[in-house]
Amino acid sequence: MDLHLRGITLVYPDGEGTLTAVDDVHLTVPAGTTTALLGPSGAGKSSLLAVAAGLTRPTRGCVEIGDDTVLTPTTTVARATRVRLDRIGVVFQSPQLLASLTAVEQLELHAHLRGGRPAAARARALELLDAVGVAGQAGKRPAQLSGGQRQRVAIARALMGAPEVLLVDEPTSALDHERGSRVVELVTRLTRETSAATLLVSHDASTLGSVDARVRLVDGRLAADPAAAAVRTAPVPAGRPPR
Ligand SMILES: Nc1ncnc2c1ncn2[C@@H]1O[C@H](COP(=O)(O)OP(=O)(O)OP(=O)(O)O)[C@@H](O)[C@H]1O
Repeated sequence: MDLHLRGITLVYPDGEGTLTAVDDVHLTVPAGTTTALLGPSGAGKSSLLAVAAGLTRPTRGCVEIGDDTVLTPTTTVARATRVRLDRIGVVFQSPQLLASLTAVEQLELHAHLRGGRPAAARARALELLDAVGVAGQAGKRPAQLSGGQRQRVAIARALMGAPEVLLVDEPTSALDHERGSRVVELVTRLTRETSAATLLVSHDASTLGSVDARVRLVDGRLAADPAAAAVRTAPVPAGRPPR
């Protein structure tokens, strides 16, 4: 299913006033494709991702998956959590793995939270760890894994629920260029294979050779046309679109 962000605006309280972190963002990510979200520090990238993930309620606008409106300014926390568990996979900037669980157990826990059957969960978890290239590390705890391996486990965990939408925040920030590019390639390949609609936040445009589209946020506003196929190789345009 396609992911649609319709007029997303997020306003934070800021001292006596307010701060508009995301300002009327309209964006569609087609199923089976990866869109990279670029922009300077403080542009609102993580805020937009948090809204798309149902972790923060938008002040205005809504999130749609296919034809379903799933998140709005009035969505309850319980409903947003259910939508995330059922339909959205999230990979955070730091992998956020539980120290006491092995790689395969991290994935099984996710299935347990969703109410899945244990036997099916183990088989699926092992399959996904294999798909992300860490099958040999299934029995290891996070402390025994490299940064790249931890990130791969986090990606596999996000895919456990066969999500329609995959949201990935800065997957390469702790990795060198080579490993960073490989993690982005992995995300784009799995996105195609699972037909997810993937939005990937990145600081590092040099790792994005494999993505399908790039958009840029500047001061909370979208500043590039995501649809142009040519963006794959073209430099990222700067500046604001006309209002
Ligand atoms: N919980 C919050 N309360 C108030 N302001 C916030 C909050 N979270 C973020 N902001 C502000 O919103 C703006 C956007 O922040 P955000 O973290 O979304 O940017 P970003 O593009 O992800 O930045 P970076 O690349 O540095 O992670 C910033 O001005 C930030 O200070």
